[in-house]
Amino acid sequence: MAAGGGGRPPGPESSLEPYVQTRIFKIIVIGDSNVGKTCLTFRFCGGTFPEKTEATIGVDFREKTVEIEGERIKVQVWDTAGQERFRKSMVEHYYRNVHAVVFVYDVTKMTSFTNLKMWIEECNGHAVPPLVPKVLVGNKCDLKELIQVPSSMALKFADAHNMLLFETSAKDPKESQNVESIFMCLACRLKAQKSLLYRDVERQQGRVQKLELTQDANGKNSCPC
Ligand SMILES: Nc1nc2c(ncn2[C@@H]2O[C@H](COP(=O)(O)OP(=O)(O)OP(=O)(O)O)[C@@H](O)[C@H]2O)c(=O)[nH]1
Ligand SMILES: [Mg+2]
Repeated sequence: MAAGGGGRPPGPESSLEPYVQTRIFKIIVIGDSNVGKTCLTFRFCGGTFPEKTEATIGVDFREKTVEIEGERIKVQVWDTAGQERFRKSMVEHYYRNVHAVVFVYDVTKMTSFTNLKMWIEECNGHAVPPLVPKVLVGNKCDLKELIQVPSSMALKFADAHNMLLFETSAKDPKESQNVESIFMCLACRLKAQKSLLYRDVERQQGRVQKLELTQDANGKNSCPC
């Protein structure tokens, strides 16, 4: 809610009301084409499974405002392209100032799991600091009969790379809480990193946000980890 009225620009000096800055966490979602990156980000930000998706070209941005321990935080999700030809001009942008990384594989496709090594190398090659939290997501767990990547193998890989493992399904509505947990877990970890700079888009645009005490539907999340 923008503060306004009164003939002068609103600001802390013109009101006794408390003001907050909104932190934005940039989280990129990386992995082979067709593993379900678009569906996972859609599930988290929109709450549904998209009927039909097409290969992502470049990047699609999705955003969700969450509340963690009383602070409203914008989770800005970068849904990246898995196909080389649709991503090569964008790779630098993906990794610039990234706050957290989600590596996704398809539990029904072993190559998408073995290719994770390549995705991690790409990430490391872009000087992403070791402190940037990373998680591993095995998607399409609803396809139980077709699973190729055993949980034990994925867990070993996750441990070796110091990542948490989430096995889930963007499609199965019963798993939606688990999908939520992936991003909320990262947001909680980032919130705990006090060194992150506050970014305040509204302030840059000449507007100032007032502290809102009302909770929105997205804001009822508590820290899952
Ligand atoms: N059964 C099942 N299918 C899924 C799931 N998630 C995604 N899919 C399907 O997998 C296909 C690819 O999904 P996308 O989300 O477009 O894949 P992507 O990783 O974004 O692919 P790129 O944009 O090319 O990198 C689509 O047909 C989805 O319907 C899931 O959890 N379960
Ligand atoms: Mg996509």
